[in-house]
This record gives sequence, C-alpha cells and structure tokens, in this order.
Amino acid sequence: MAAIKSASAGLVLPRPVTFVTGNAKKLEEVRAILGQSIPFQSLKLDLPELQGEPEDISKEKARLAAIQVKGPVLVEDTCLCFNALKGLPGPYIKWFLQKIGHEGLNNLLMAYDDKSAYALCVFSFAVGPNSEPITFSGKTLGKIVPARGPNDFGWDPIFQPDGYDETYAEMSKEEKNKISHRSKSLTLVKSHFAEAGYTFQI
Ligand SMILES: O=P(O)(O)OP(=O)(O)OP(=O)(O)OC[C@H]1O[C@@H](n2cnc3c(O)ncnc32)[C@H](O)[C@@H]1O
Ligand SMILES: [Mg+2]
Repeated sequence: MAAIKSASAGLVLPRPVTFVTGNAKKLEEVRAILGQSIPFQSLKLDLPELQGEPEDISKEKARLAAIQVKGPVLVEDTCLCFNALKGLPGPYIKWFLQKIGHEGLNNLLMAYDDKSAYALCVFSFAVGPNSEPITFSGKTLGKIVPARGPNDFGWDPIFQPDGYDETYAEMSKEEKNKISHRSKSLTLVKSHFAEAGYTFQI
C-alpha cells in the first residue's frame, strides 16, 4: 500500500497509525501523552529485536512491524544507560532487569562513584513496509538509586531524574509524563506529524 501526496494537505496515509508494542505500561503512557493529538490504534506484538545501537534497533522494529501491519506504524525502543558503564545496559536493560532485578542493577555500579544514568526512548515511524523509518529520540538524565516507590513499571523505582527528589516510580504518572524520555521523544513525533500534515484514508 503506497502513501500518496494530496494536492492540498500533506501525505495521505492508507490507514490509521498502529502503535506496536508488547508492553501494556508503555501503551498506557503513550495514550496519556498523545491524547487526541495523533489518532492511533495499538497492536500487542513482541517484535524480535536486533543487537546494536538504539536507533538501529528501533528502526528495525518499525520495519518488522510495518510488514505485519501492512500500513503506517509507530514503535519505540527504550534504553537505560549507565555512564560508568559507557552506556550499558542500554538496549539490553530488559534482560538485565529480568535476570538481576533492581538490586542487581544497583550492584553493577557498586565499584563506581558515578551513579549517573540516562533514560533514552527512540520512537520510529514507518509509513509502510517499503519505506525507510524515521527516528525520534528523547533523553532524560538522572541517577541510579536503591529502589523506592511502587514496582509498577520496569526500572522506574531505581531511576531518579536530575532536579527531583523522587524516583520515576514515586512521581505521579502526570509528573513523570511531563519530563520523561518517552514524552520528549513523543514531542518530536507530534511535531513531525504536524509538519507533514498527514491525513488518513479510513
Ligand atoms: O514490545 P516492546 O515495545 O519492545 O516492549 P518491551 O517491554 O520489550 O520494551 P523494550 O524492548 O523497549 O525494553 C525496555 C525495558 O525497559 C522497561 N521500560 C521501558 N520504558 C520504561 C519506563 O518508562 N520506565 C521503566 N521501565 C521502562 C521495559 O519494561 C523493558 O523491560
Ligand atoms: Mg522489546
């Protein structure tokens, strides 16, 4: 399915955008942050992930998602990067978290004074299976601390953003969504959609 350029507006997409993720908490945040700004539907799929740089991983997820959906897709890949470890665990945070938990992640930094870290969210948008995905990166700086707050979402209890006394987990959802890596990345996605003036054939 090809996207066509309309004479009056921007690109006309053959279908509404599908946000593809296997993570219900991500979807909740994306819904809250986007509101009505970009109409989208969601599809729960755990896409295979490449190893490599965050942008490449995210782009490849978008390519695979667009093949499955056969239309416009949004995906994202989230990294938690420790500066003392030159950016690791980075895109591998999911597996580190699963295997060693919050305490193990803190222990990784035991030998270092530098506990600084950043949360990175890379959204990718692909118009369809044959188009090159575009990426949008949002970063929030902070530090790794012993877990505090509800254990609802991933590594939220051990990430304390710079300038705040609370971890992501201790903040209200609204507060997190104002400053998070995900909202910064989505701000760029929204600008792109506004500039491109996409409309959708329903
Ligand atoms: O299907 P996808 O979208 O890939 O969902 P996922 O859960 O596999 O997510 P990632 O591959 O991006 O891996 C990121 C890991 O970080 C966690 N995570 C993502 N965003 C987070 C956030 O804002 N706060 C805390 N943990 C987060 C998430 O639960 C994963 O364990
Ligand atoms: Mg994943």
